[in-house]
Amino acid sequence: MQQSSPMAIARILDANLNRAREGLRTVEEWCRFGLNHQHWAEECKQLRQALAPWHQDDLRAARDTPNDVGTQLTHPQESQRTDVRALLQANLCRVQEALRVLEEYGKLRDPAMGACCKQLRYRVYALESGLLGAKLVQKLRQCSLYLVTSPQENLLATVEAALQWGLKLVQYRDKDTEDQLRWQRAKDLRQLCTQYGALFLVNDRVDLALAVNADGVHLGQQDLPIAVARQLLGPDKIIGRSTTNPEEMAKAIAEGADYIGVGPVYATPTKAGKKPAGLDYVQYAAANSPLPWFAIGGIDSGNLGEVMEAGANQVAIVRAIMEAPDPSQATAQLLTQLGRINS
Ligand SMILES: Cc1ncc(COP(=O)(O)OP(=O)(O)O)c(N)n1
Ligand SMILES: Cc1ncsc1CCOP(=O)(O)O
Ligand SMILES: [Mg+2]
Repeated sequence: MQQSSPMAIARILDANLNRAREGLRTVEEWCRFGLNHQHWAEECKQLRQALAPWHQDDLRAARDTPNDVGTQLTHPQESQRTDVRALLQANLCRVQEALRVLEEYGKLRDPAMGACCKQLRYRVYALESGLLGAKLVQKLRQCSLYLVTSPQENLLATVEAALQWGLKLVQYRDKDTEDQLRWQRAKDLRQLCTQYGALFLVNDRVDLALAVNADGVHLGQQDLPIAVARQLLGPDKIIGRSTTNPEEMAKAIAEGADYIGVGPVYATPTKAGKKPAGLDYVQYAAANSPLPWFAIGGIDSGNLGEVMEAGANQVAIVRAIMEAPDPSQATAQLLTQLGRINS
């Protein structure tokens, strides 16, 4: 094996600094002009700036493009980008690879360079999750009606009736059934929701959500901390949190919830004994929540109008569908009143 050549290492560092900075710039342009997303655009810029001091003159001077045997090597996939998502994916991957190379060879030049590039690579993973992992949450934003189930004999048929009318968001809520059966029901509902292109979340139980590959969980104030659920579920799954007042809303936002429940709006036997938060809190959510939020508690087609007037355009419902004499008709009516923001 040849001795390590400082010139070869300088060329490797120069090429990968270019690769990482160009890839970041490509992603940054989409964050800025495609998404108008200040935070992610700023993060790309900061990552580029963090690399700049390592790109010193001697590295640039080592560049020898005419004798670079790699300039003619291309992969067929490089000329095929089916959409912006694929483009972002490819560029983020390129940045991660370049940072890994910089971490390894950078250590030979300066251990601090290796350590810095390692940290930057982790930040790029977070950027990737933020940019590409938000797909489920984006879908949730489009759902005006959220069906929260109650245990009953005709569970699957009732949920399917609602799905047939275009419902796109279902939560499996079941407090008393033994786990074996609960798991079976969750699996069945998961499958049904997949069939209808609907999101499927599990109430309270992160383990069950994982076991059936649900799209996320809904956690109450007494359930697992969001950070713990996030660690178990990963960055892409949806985590919802119940809130009853502005303090709980602020905490849910700070802890990283993807959406919040806002209620109970009215007293409800489904959550007996829980003091209603009222329409005032719905108005507060309308004015202050940066997250998607669902008004919940005692809502039916009779009072939906005033809940919407208070500012809600997404609502979660148990009895008004699960206990309706005709769940199909009930779903259709609610969706019509909500103006069918997609579902
Ligand atoms: C959408 C939505 N909002 C609120 C709740 C209530 O959750 P929690 O406070 O944990 O109460 P239980 O549902 O577990 O009794 C919810 N499930 N969904
Ligand atoms: C689970 C939950 N959390 C707050 S209110 C509520 C129950 C809503 O049920 P319903 O729609 O039957 O009033
Ligand atoms: Mg709960």
